[in-house]
Amino acid sequence: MSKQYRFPENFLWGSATAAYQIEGSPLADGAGPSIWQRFAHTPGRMLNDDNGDVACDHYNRWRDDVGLMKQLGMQGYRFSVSWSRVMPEGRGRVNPKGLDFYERLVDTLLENGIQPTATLFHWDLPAALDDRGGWLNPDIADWFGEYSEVMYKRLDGRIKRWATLNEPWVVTDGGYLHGALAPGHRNRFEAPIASHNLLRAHGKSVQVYRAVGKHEVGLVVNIEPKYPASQSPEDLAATRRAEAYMNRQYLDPVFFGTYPEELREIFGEAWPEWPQADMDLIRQPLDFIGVNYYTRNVARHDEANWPLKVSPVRQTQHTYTETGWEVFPQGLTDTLTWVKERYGNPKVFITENGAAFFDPPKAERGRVRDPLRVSYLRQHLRAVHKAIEAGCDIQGYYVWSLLDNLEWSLGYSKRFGIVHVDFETQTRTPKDSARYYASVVASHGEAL
Ligand SMILES: OC[C@@H]1[C@@H](O)[C@H](O)[C@@H](O)c2[nH]c(CCc3ccccc3)c[n+]21
Repeated sequence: MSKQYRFPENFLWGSATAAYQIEGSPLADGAGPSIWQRFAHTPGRMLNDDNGDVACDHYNRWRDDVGLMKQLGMQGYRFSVSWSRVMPEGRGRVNPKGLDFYERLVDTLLENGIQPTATLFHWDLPAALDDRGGWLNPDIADWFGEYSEVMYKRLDGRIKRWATLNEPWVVTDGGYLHGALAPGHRNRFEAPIASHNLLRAHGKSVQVYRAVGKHEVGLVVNIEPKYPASQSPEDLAATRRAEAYMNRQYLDPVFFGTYPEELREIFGEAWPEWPQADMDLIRQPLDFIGVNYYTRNVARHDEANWPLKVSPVRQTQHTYTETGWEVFPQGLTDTLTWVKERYGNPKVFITENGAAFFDPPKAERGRVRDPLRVSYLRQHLRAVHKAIEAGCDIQGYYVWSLLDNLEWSLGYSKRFGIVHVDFETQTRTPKDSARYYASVVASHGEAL
């Protein structure tokens, strides 16, 4: 008899996507360009010169995609709003057709018994705001507050759970320190400023929500647990730096109103003194935390690896995904118990978890066999259950992703979907992992 994996009665099972990765039609019906529209059309930035002009054509196929979620028995759907579709210049003028798109999507989700969760910012900053300095301009907290108010006033009540930002760490590390993601800056002095303004904007949005909203608002962070490659003082210090830089840099200010002291050690003269008023703004009480988990990192000291002086150590005993991430489900349990112990057992949703494994560009006779993804999901859902048994307040799980989609600068080369997309025909085909996940949802976890 398999172990009974009982999940809390109200545990929410869903899937997640993001606007620029699935919608296509980035400039349709009055939408303004985002920095990802710009970045994807800048030669050399995107693998195979892929871009989001079409993606999964979700902007036109959204009704069928909701039908797909219904067919799979999804209870929740986490999507993101394209800021520049709703406010083409990022501030001031609202584009009614942009708002209408999200209103129709939300109403149709509700008609199909699917709870919508919206992320207001999933990396696609309006290009017009980037022209004004973007996340480097302190005024962006007010710009984001203005955009948040438009969305909260229009859709709060139908949307009962909002996330302000998706992964401020990735926006900062990818967009401002290493330059692999839009807006493609590589500047040790800019990164802390962008990161701090992201958190200020988050705080402002939460303040706005408390004034006009009646339900829940939270923050989505990526957490990657760090394990020392050895017990040497250098590797232990490197592990602590890596853990502070990725995992504590955002939740500590939100829960404690302070940054980890390792950040000054990492950035040195590039780490400013922050005004107390900013830390008070950031520290708005939240209704939940969204945790995105994919993998762990085994860390060693590496003097040459600027500016963290940490490098990962490949683990030969485990499988790796197509994105080079170790399959390590225990890391999810460790992450969830770490959040519980450090931040006082806040309400947590796993807002992303999934993997890219090789899938063929076309389905074969209506099937896509993805045993590695089935195994990945089974192991990680069991890891979630282990955390729940350890007393963690985990209230839902969103698989990344519903659809194969644009994996940012890696283009369409990495498939994370439980549903296969044939990008030549836009045909959707549920993979074996979709059937498996649907059976888990239908049995409320007992089929794990
Ligand atoms: O890479 C898969 C997904 C993206 O498609 C999502 O848009 C994004 O929210 C997301 N975050 C992570 C983990 C953090 C990370 C992102 C990019 C590169 C390395 C780590 C993985 N993913």
